[in-house]
Amino acid sequence: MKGGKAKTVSATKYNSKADLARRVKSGEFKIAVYGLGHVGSPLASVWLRAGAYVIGVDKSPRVLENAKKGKTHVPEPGVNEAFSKGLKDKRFYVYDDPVKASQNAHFKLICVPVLLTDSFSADLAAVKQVASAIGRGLKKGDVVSLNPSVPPGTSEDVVLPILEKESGLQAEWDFYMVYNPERIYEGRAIEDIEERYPAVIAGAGPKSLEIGSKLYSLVAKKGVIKMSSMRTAETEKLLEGVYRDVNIALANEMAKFCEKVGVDFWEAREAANSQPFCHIHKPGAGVGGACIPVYPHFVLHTADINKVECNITRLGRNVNDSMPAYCVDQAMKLLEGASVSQSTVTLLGLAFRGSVSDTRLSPTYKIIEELKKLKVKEIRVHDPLVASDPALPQDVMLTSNLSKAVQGADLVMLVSDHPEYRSLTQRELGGAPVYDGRGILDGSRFASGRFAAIGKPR
Ligand SMILES: NC(=O)c1ccc[n+]([C@@H]2O[C@H](COP(=O)([O-])OP(=O)(O)OC[C@H]3O[C@@H](n4cnc5c(N)ncnc54)[C@H](O)[C@@H]3O)[C@@H](O)[C@H]2O)c1
Ligand SMILES: CC(=O)N[C@@H]1[C@@H](OP(=O)(O)OP(=O)(O)OC[C@H]2O[C@@H](n3ccc(=O)[nH]c3=O)[C@H](O)[C@@H]2O)O[C@H](CO)[C@@H](O)[C@@H]1O
Repeated sequence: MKGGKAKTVSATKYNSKADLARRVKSGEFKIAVYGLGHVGSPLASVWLRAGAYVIGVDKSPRVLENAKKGKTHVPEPGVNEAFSKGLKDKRFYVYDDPVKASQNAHFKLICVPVLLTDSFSADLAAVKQVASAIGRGLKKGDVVSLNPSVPPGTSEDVVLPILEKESGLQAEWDFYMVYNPERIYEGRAIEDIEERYPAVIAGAGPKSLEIGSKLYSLVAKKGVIKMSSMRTAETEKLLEGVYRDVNIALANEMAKFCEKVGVDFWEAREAANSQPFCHIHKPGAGVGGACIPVYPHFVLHTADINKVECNITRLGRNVNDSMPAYCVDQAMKLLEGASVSQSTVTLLGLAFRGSVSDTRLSPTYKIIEELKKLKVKEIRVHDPLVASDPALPQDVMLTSNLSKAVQGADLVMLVSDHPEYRSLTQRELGGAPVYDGRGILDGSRFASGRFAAIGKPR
């Protein structure tokens, strides 16, 4: 018997999925979600929609205040409704005390962010803090789930030891731990969890895997993919992210190649992708968001420690990181000798991609930095979904009013692929020359010599 401890709780205590579902719906098996952000809010909602009793925990007073009113700052369809119904049914509680939440809940989901430190390693501070609080409130029979994308080994080598140390309990014998990488696409998160993807689950051991799989299969209609180890499940998610980053880098490289050899990349791409094994991604003014620019660094950092070369991953990151500067360079050519220091440049889009209001690691910030290096006179940013942003330099105007944004501008650069930008014409953009950094505008609507787009020959 591991550690000489008696086996006190069996995962098979919850004999069947039906028994577990009954306990979840009766409130006997409460769920605590730590971090009510882009991942935690939809996850809490999914459990509320399944009839569960849910405790939402966050460190931000604003997030907690909103949640108590049945609201979220995350514009995700269905979340406000799920929170409001949960409050009305007295099945949704909001806590600022993470230890108390752990004491009162049986299934705890860690949904706090894991971003990068200044040295490009994973910043696990929030995960460690939450794991420690959960450990202090952990009881026999509880289940803990880690959900953010993390470097391989984080669950086993970082989170599990904290839980065991703080609780004095032992995984697999006293409590259970699973890793479940969240795979949602912002804007359709609830649908992704409930309908679209199977949940990927790994356990600290077979009992954890068994109870974790039963739990997640209560909300994921596509069922679960059981993995042999938490390390493999952690790596699975990084593969998804690295695949996307490297493929975007390939698209960026080929777009630049096409521009130089006088070929329309977009036309070539469409034909190439009619071959079922070819999935050329889209080139663009940069790769942003809390996921795709971050996960390759988890791989690269771990690769460095283990002395493995991951050249393609590194190169892909570098190519994508160079795109904001490349696009500024291309856009500047449209000024045709006009004084850069006398020019006003309007950027369309602050969100890291179209249809979202999330600005984390948005390429727009890097474009602003490049324009500032060139000492342009004025920078304006338009976004239909982002109303304010304290991270923008004070002298950069942000507006959701397009005419105000483009009035008197000397150059317009489209950075985010918001759908409302697609049909814009030169007149609606104030007559200024336009650089399309996402290749979504119809070039035939613009005067020749006053329009350029990524992947289009000049
Ligand atoms: N955003 C996505 O689309 C997405 C998709 C899949 C996976 N992920 C993964 O999920 C992780 C979480 O991302 P997110 O987008 O939900 O982040 P987020 O910033 O939207 O939300 C995180 C929440 O956690 C809270 N928080 C931070 N530290 C805390 C602490 N110590 N205690 C309690 N609450 C704390 C914050 O106040 C915030 O409300 C990411 O790092 C990523 O690995 C994100
Ligand atoms: C494989 C995949 O779909 N993963 C998703 C991804 O979601 P996301 O919300 O980060 O969005 P993406 O679409 O990946 O965009 C990221 C950046 O790349 C730019 N881009 C994109 C495609 C392209 O062809 N050319 C580009 O230049 C785009 O403008 C933006 O800046 O990560 C989530 C967290 O892990 C996942 O859960 C989610 O499944």
